[in-house]
Amino acid sequence: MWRRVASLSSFFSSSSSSFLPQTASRLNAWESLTTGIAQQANGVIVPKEKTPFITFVLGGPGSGKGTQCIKIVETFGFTHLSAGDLLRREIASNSADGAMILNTIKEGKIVPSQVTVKLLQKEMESSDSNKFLIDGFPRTEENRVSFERIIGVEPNVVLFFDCPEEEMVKRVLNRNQGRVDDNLETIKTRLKVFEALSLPVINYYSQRGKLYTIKAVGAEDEIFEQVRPIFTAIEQAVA
Ligand SMILES: Nc1ncnc2c1ncn2[C@@H]1O[C@H](COP(=O)(O)OP(=O)(O)OP(=O)(O)O)[C@@H](O)[C@H]1O
Ligand SMILES: Nc1ccn([C@@H]2O[C@H](COP(=O)(O)O)[C@@H](O)[C@H]2O)c(=O)n1
Ligand SMILES: [Mg+2]
Repeated sequence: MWRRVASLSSFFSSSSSSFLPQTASRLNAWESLTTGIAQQANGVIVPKEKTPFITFVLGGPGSGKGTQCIKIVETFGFTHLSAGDLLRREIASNSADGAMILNTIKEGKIVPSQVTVKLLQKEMESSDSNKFLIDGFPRTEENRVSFERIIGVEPNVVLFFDCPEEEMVKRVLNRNQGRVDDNLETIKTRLKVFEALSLPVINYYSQRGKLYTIKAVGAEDEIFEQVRPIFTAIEQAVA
């Protein structure tokens, strides 16, 4: 049985993005908390015992998604699933899809949705956690639709780390983690892919009233101070 919670809208103020034509909407807690993973059992759809709370974490390459997810995990105890990390783990494990994933990442393009969603599904199903930060996903409309079809759930909240391109390029080129896609040529493609394929997804969630835009410039701790009240309000609402 789903349960109703008080509206969270009073906790939030609208925020706008330099990328987005419209201002971000407020969290619709009622809608957010009444969506859930459904499992098929003997042909009958039954809700999973506990509905997970899902936050999608979006933003361009180098916008600071991973950095802020670490802080959210430390402060609010979410389980962090980075789609990029799961794909890199597939490459490292020499799986059947490894070579295809490596080539796609090197080119800065998007891995077929079914592959990425299956990796996310495996992690979510094997986790004891009930609250997930899904970082770097969905990158495309195809990603989004695939997640909804395979997992059977929509996100409760979507964060968008909005960062100017020149800052993202600077951060990625300074990252120094040996990533095959942290070079100028691949970054150019990743930025084009972000603008052409990911921004429409961000717009979609803005229209659905689920988007929170974070101005992702400045010190990491200052940026986290924009993130903190969102999760504080979520904690209060679901307590
Ligand atoms: N506010 C910040 N100011 C300066 N540098 C930052 C800031 N936040 C993160 N960084 C640095 O920028 C680089 C990119 O950050 P991070 O890996 O978190 O980005 P990302 O959005 O996860 O990128 P990608 O999509 O490529 O995985 C890292 O080296 C990180 O330490
Ligand atoms: N949904 C996704 C997420 C990532 N990729 C590929 O991985 C690369 C690195 O992702 P990061 O989130 O770690 O930046 C990305 O550029 C894509 O090639 C993907 O295909 N689909
Ligand atoms: Mg990252």
